[in-house]
Amino acid sequence: MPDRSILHDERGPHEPPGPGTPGFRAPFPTAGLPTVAEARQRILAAAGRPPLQVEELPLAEALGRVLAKPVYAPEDVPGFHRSTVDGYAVRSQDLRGIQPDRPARLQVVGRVLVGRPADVRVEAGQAVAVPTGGMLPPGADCVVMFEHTSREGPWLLVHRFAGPGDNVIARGEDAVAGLALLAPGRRLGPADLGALAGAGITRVAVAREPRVALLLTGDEVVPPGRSPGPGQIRDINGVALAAALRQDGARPLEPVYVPDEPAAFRQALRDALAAADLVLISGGSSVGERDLTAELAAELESPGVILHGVALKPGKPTLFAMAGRTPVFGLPGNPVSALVVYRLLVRPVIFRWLGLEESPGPGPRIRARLETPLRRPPGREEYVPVALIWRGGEYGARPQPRKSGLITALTGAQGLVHLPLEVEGLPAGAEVEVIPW
Ligand SMILES: Nc1nc2c(c(=O)[nH]1)N[C@H]1C(S)=C(S)[C@@H](COP(=O)(O)OP(=O)(O)OC[C@H]3O[C@@H](n4cnc5c(N)ncnc54)[C@H](O)[C@@H]3O)O[C@H]1N2
Ligand code: MOO
Repeated sequence: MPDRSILHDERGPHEPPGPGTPGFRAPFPTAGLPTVAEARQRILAAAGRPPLQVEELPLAEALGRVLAKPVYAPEDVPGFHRSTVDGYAVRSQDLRGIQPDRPARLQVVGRVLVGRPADVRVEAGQAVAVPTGGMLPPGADCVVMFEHTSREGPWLLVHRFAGPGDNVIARGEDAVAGLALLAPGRRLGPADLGALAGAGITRVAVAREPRVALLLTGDEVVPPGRSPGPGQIRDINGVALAAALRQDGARPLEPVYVPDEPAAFRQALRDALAAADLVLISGGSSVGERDLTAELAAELESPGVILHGVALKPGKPTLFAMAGRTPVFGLPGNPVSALVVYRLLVRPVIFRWLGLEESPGPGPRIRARLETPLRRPPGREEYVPVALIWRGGEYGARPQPRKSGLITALTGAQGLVHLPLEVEGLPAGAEVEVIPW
């Protein structure tokens, strides 16, 4: 068991030196920091909505991309009335009055082959055999399933009524020529791509992916493939943030490792601003002596730093600046903080830029019952990673370790429980809404 006396999160029993004493650095204040909602509003207002740049892609490359323009169907889909069952195409008025003991009696006058035109007409009292997907022959207005028919000598007996349109997909039922098939602002999923293909559309206009530079700061951080020396750690954030960006439709650039040295940091930042639409800096945003992010952000082109600090756990030392028109985020180095802040504050910018239409409401939530009590830290709202455990009828939400340096707090979590400022804590057994992670 580790000695917990040294593990205090907030100011613990060992008080730091006070103002005026050597080595004093102003502590990071909690009072007066914006809430997450305020921070998001300020960030979105500053980042704006750049003119949407569009590129055209073949369908095979468009999965997950955001549709930039409305798509109109160039033709009716399907282009003809099709049967949805194996059976007989008939005229529904011929089936009127069917009783269990009084089937309709029809004459079979031909058959339709799938993939071929229907070259036989259905007249009153007639039926034409038709396969699933086959063209509805002219004159027929519905199809009866084989299972609801029998043969009696030359006659086809139909035992169950079918009304007009039954067992048929009408011409243009999936898409009507000239009408909208898909609206812009949606991420293209498998069904969307299928619908486009079905309408004969093979290329599609999508929003260009925002290019995002990743600067990993900290003398202690080495690329994951390198062996860390004493006191060093392997980079987690470069890989995790790049994956989050890709998942959200942005394009991460090759991560750049930046030493805690102003000249190198300045140069890396300059290069990142030249190459990217948005810059993410991991680490160095707090008040440590080697935390250079704020110092260098202060040198950025106007309007510069928009906010430094959010009343949030994890993620208090978050920084946001605009270098001209390029947003720059200083994300806390702790991996859980970096990913939670990415989710709460960076993702909205990416989505806004991509032109993704936000669905109204808070988004999907999972109802669960808290397994252990939670207390919110003073002055900050908190997002607590929780594992969801199915308890037959409801989920239990089990809080994960609240140490933002432990990435496994998130690998073990399926969602986050939000403790807003209005809530001091929640007892065990409280019903909570879990934000899926
Ligand atoms: N005196 C104070 N100290 C700290 C405060 C505070 O308010 N006053 N806040 C703490 C909180 S909360 C956080 S979060 C961190 C944020 O610090 P920085 O953003 O300056 O980040 P670093 O100090 O560079 O790193 C923090 C932590 O994360 C590790 N790290 C950094 N980069 C990576 C990476 N790419 N992959 C994995 N882990 C990384 C780093 O080694 C540190 O352990 O500040 C607290 N301190
Ligand atoms: O704010 Mo820190 O991000 O709690 O770990």
